[in-house]
Amino acid sequence: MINVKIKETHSVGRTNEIPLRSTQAQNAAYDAQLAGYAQRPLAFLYRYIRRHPVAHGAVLISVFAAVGCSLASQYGIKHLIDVLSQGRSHITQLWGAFLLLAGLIAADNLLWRVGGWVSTHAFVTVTGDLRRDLFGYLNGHAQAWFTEKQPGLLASRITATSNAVFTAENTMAWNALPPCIAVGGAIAMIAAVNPLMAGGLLSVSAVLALILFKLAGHGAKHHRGFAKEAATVDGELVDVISNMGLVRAFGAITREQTRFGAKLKEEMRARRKSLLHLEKLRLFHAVVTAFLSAGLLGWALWLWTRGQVSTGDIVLVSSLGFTILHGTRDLAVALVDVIQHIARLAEAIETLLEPHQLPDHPQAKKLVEQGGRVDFNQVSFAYPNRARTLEAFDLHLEPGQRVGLIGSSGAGKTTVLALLQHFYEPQAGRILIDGQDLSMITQESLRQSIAVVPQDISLLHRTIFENIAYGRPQASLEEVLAAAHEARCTEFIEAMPQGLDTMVGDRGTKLSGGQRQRIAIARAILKNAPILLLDEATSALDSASEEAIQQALDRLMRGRTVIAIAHRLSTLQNFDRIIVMSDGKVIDDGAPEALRKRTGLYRDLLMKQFGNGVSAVNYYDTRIAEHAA
Ligand SMILES: Nc1ncnc2c1ncn2[C@@H]1O[C@H](COP(=O)(O)OP(=O)(O)OP(=O)(O)O)[C@@H](O)[C@H]1O
Repeated sequence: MINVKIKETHSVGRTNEIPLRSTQAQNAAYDAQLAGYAQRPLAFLYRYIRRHPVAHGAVLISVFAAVGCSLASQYGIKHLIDVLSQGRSHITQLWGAFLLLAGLIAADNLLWRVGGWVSTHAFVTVTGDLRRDLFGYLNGHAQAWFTEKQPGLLASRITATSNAVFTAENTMAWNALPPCIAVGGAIAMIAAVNPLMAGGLLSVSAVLALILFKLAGHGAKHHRGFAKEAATVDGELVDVISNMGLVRAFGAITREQTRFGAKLKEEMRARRKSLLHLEKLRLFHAVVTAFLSAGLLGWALWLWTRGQVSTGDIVLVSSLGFTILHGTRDLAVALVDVIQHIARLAEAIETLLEPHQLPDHPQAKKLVEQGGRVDFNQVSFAYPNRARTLEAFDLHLEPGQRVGLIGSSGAGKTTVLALLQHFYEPQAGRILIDGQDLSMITQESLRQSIAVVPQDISLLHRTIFENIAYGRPQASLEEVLAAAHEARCTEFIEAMPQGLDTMVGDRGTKLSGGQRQRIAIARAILKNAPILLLDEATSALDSASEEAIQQALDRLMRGRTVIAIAHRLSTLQNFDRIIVMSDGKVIDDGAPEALRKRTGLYRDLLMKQFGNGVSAVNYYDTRIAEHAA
């Protein structure tokens, strides 16, 4: 076994990728369902609440019961006072009243805790379910969609939805529901003492709640505005932090601080607007409550002077009256808070649940691999709002053929690879793999049949082991090590402090460009797909490693259909064909030996790279002879 430092516990299959949903068709249906919620935040929230009816029901019941006990304990106080005012001869009734009151207070406190305890399960589960779904949906967006969005902004929105839903659920359960029940119960109890007073209070509370709710609705635009600005700030932060090297290289720290300061200012302004709106509502309610409380107490006292109510009734009415008035305030404030959080949820899901731009065709089938034949038939393609990149592009590759793509910068080489991976849909023409139209095969099966070694190597912020095993999560440890060995990774992995368990840093920044490239090659080796796309796969290697990697790539390419973009022509020496592209068209096509013998871009490039045509030709003859040997 290769001598690399590695934890005994490595098991690729267990560490990665538990499929979130089972089949492609189910995925599509599920995603379509989710997309339907983009404009319906309340329905979206309810979708997750109803998945846990027992837990949510238990929270609801405990809140109802707790508020009921709390209201009843106010009646218990009145009862105690009335018994007390009957004198010392009613000792048994006195202790009975005491026990009733003590029992109600105990039940009140206990029931809140029961609700709180169940909610830690129910509410947290909802935030998990929701983020899992949003992440799953996000994965279905076309590659082009991601190029238009800042990663930080998307991450922030997913977090925002979870925070908003968690806070909204908590506010509903602990701040909106209790005053709602309390107000209803208190009015019913006052009705027992004085129906007229209860009627008056009911009307005043209803009008007050309605006014507050209406006013709160006007604040939604401020809350949404704040949510948008907050997401923008997060996006900026992630963008700058992930490009910190660039910022420093250009001495732009002060510039970035100023820019960030300006964004923060916008966000703070939006936040203040949102909060000020809430404060105005609270002020309005406070003034109204003060007048109403005084009025209610005065009315009760007036009734007492006329002998129409008892002392206990005065206590009951005033305490219930305050419950009602404060209840309407709490209810209104809580509802305003909920509205604010729902506005954040609405803003986030509107972006995240945008319709998928490139969903699989409903009748899409899995790709049936038959060797890896590739056909571009008269393909025309333009990026959104751009001029044509490919124009009636034709390319036909036999299974197992190796083709090098060359051409000036911007000729469309990378676009060809992107189209073959179905990152975009061509405007005209067809692309086929083994005779199957790309638009009719599932994107997941397509990508399983293609291995890519890109120019801009993406590594996840995980260990070297996990990054290599990404090519095939179910591979055994030996297979991972063999791939690492073939891609000439062993030497540098051995030199790492934790061997295969070394973290590669954000996007692989703790590794050199060449090391990153070799890991990407190992990953592709492990994937063992019939079609291989190489985009400048050896660009970051020194000539010693290039030689070694070239051999590894040669082995990797054997028996596969290969399309390689290479600016260094030496890497294409053993290829079957070279395609020369210019302005989105094929302008020359032939074996390397044939192309170097005729005038054209390939020969020009050879001359540029090797000083003159003769030395280039000699170089190639030597290399071909070496290879044959
Ligand atoms: N995501 C994109 N959105 C819009 N335009 C794009 C996008 N990617 C590439 N282009 C444009 O398409 C054209 C072809 O780009 P492409 O990357 O395919 O060229 P290339 O031949 O691979 O170039 P290079 O050798 O410099 O990598 C260029 O004009 C480029 O600006």
